[in-house]
Amino acid sequence: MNCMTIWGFMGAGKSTIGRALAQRYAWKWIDSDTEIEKQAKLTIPDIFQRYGESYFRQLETQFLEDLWHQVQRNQPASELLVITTGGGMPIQEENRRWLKKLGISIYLHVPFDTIVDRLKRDSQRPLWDGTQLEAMKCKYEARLPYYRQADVIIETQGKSVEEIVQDIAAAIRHWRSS
Ligand SMILES: Nc1ncnc2c1ncn2[C@@H]1O[C@H](COP(=O)(O)OP(=O)(O)O)[C@@H](O)[C@H]1O
Ligand SMILES: O=C(O)C1=C[C@@H](OP(=O)(O)O)[C@@H](O)[C@H](O)C1
Ligand SMILES: [Mg+2]
Repeated sequence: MNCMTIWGFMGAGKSTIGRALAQRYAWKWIDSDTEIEKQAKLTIPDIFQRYGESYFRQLETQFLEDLWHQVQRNQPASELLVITTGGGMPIQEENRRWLKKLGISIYLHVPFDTIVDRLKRDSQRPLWDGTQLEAMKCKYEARLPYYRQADVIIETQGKSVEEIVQDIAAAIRHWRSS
């Protein structure tokens, strides 16, 4: 099975794009946060509140390891699985290794100001605090070098979901034909 992993900061549109790719091309799609919530039977904010960030990071690594074994058992090479990550997943080196082993990685780049705008009314992201924009910008900038290690970088500013889906489909065509 071929896998594509989608990386990017909170609010970059990863989950939205994953859903749209799955609808448009009938590709399989899995969102790490949704899977972790299902397995833990808790929401992401509850996991953070009860057990803290480092426990959540362990769940992310476990998710990748389990997925890797699942993908190995599932052989149809023609099938494509889209994996949308949580924003912090590619920051840990071990996670990046799993992500790279799984397949092509795609980073959705969004300028910081757009993220601020998109997450204005968000209450589901425990690490986002719209009243602490300096600290948020530091986190964003600290993560950029890791995100830039993805195989493909898509500039998404000013693009609709459909346009980003088209850009990704073109990158995948290129990857499959090479
Ligand atoms: N291309 C886009 N243009 C405008 N808004 C978008 C776009 N992609 C996503 N959004 C919006 O941004 C917010 C965050 O999207 P989401 O998919 O949850 O991001 P992520 O999974 O990267 O955190 C949502 O409200 C979504 O509707
Ligand atoms: O950036 C992060 O560290 C996080 C991003 C979230 O996912 P989204 O990127 O989908 O918001 C979620 O995994 C968790 O709240 C932590
Ligand atoms: Mg998401």
